[in-house]
Amino acid sequence: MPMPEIKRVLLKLSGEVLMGEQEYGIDPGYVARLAEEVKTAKDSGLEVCLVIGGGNIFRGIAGAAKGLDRTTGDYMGMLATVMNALAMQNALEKLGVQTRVQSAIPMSSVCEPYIRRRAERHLEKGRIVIFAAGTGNPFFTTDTGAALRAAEMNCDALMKGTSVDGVYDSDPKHNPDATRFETVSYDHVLSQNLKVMDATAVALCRENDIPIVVFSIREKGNVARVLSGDGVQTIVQKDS
Ligand SMILES: Nc1ncnc2c1ncn2[C@@H]1O[C@H](COP(=O)(O)OP(=O)(O)OP(=O)(O)O)[C@@H](O)[C@H]1O
Ligand SMILES: O=c1ccn([C@@H]2O[C@H](COP(=O)(O)O)[C@@H](O)[C@H]2O)c(=O)[nH]1
Repeated sequence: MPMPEIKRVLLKLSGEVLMGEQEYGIDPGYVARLAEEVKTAKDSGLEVCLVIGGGNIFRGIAGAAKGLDRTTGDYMGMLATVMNALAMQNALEKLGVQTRVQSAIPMSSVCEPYIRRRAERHLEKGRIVIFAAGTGNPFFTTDTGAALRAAEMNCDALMKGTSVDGVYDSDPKHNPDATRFETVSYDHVLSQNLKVMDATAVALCRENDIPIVVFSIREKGNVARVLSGDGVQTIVQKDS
């Protein structure tokens, strides 16, 4: 299946992969490796928007399961994504890539607030814009934040780099016989409750006709392979 034509991409990286082989937090060596992947997308001529999850540090729902107020936990999760964004900014700038971090929760001593037109200007100047703090609202995820920013920034695709190499008919981490889709419709993902991405994010992409490309970010060189059409991935799109 050919990749959609992409000029501007929203790349969403799982927070969990920033742990590398650790069980928690940020492995700077691994972040440096991921930064090279992100640079590949930029070097291929794309305008790149970046969103990083927070699952390597904190998820509100996990805090709630242990008695923490859900909204407090969600704000903590959003703050975790800002830490990840700063780590990635640092790694990208070490590679000579110009970046700006924009946070949905204003914190002016740390990074810019999210301002769409300003983000546009950064992209025009060839900078990568890292959107942090998700949507800025509790009860959402960074997948939904990524879908929202992809729609606002008129991205041609949302590429989700995660720990699995696509969308399967059931969770491949629990079912070794699960089968991967080459392409699958938004409607199928939603009706079958396939959990590789949250339903709000998928619905937002469906409404705005933004293809979602799910691929593994764990293998080195995968961003380039996926972009050139030689990769392993699933494309979620409308029924063809
Ligand atoms: N049908 C499915 N196909 C593929 N993966 C699935 C499916 N159902 C559940 N998953 C799980 O979805 C997970 C990927 O989504 P998840 O939202 O957990 O990660 P992420 O968004 O990449 O991480 P983070 O929250 O750290 O940013 C994988 O761990 C995979 O096991
Ligand atoms: O818009 C958002 C985005 C995120 N959160 C909270 O942050 C964590 C980490 O994000 P992941 O997408 O799970 O990596 C998430 O679990 C939420 O607790 C949020 O509240 N709103």
